Amino acid sequence: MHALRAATADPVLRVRNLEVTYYTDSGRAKALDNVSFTLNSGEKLGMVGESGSGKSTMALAMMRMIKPPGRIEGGQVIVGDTDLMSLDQEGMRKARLSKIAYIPQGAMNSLNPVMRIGAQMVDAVKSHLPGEPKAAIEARCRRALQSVDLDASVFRMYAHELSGGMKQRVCIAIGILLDPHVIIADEPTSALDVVTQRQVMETIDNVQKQINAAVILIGHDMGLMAQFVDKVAVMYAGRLVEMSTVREMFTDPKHPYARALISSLPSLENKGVFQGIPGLAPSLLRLPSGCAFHPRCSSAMAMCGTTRPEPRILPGGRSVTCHLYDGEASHG
Ligand SMILES: Nc1ncnc2c1ncn2[C@@H]1O[C@H](COP(=O)(O)OP(=O)(O)OP(=O)(O)O)[C@@H](O)[C@H]1O
Repeated sequence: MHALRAATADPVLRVRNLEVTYYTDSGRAKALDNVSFTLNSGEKLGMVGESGSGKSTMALAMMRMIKPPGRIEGGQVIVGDTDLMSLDQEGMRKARLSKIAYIPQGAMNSLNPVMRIGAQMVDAVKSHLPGEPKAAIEARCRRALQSVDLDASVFRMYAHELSGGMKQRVCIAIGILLDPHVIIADEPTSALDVVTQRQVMETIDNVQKQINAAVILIGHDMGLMAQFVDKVAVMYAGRLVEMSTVREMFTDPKHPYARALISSLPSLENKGVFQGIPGLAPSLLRLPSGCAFHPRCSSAMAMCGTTRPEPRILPGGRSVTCHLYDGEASHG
């Protein structure tokens, strides 16, 4: 484990036209609408957007863990050269943790309280490597603990003996047990104090470098993300409205929603002024016509109320889903 993979510029993850719908009693909610993006090995992507914009749905869909009333309606999630959507149940079970690992929201509170940390880690590996001797599995687990800067003694501890930050690091250690190519961490720092948040982000950064995985960090904290990720993806009402490098996103956001998000970040210059985004996030059951953001958009044009914009790749490679850029881009 942790043999350094060669850094490549080849995409290790290609998400193509991913679609998820929740069939609720009140109607159909398209929680993921034609989402596509790619990530290279070693790249870190921050995924942001208001609550309900589809970030967790995206993670669950990539893991094929969407439960009824939700349904994956289409699309591909290609890791290396395997489309996860084409695997049978057993193939997908094996792919989880070995090709793609998921650290869910609140994972640290889901550790089994009556099982030692080591036993939980061993269990996670066992089903993937049935022929592996116990000693080798245990050694693998101890190495994983070491890579997240936890003492070897944690192997024999129970969850209640650990701090929040330590528990979150255990979850990261479990996520990297089989050297996945892609790691998705859903709000890995929520409910932690700012110092611990930083440490957890640094831990993710370190393990990501060790195994050269592509990492997707889901979160709300743009400021914290900016310090750790390479690219930022902004979700709005189930669509990916912009994806650019972190520098482009912070210095020159293109989508009006991304611009509003960036300008609502507090700064010393506008101290005391809270700049929000007017209006409310729409219900997925009653999305506005055309571009779902148009009722809140200060740059909206007549066509925005009638015609849905499609994702476009701008010169330089960033992707934007907005009619403002219709003239200067190719379809994504
Ligand atoms: N089990 C469900 N049944 C019905 N609708 C659901 C279900 N889960 C999610 N949804 C719908 O999907 C949308 C996206 O939810 P999701 O949890 O992916 O958002 P999110 O961006 O991760 O939010 P948060 O930041 O609050 O975690 C929600 O607005 C909701 O309408």
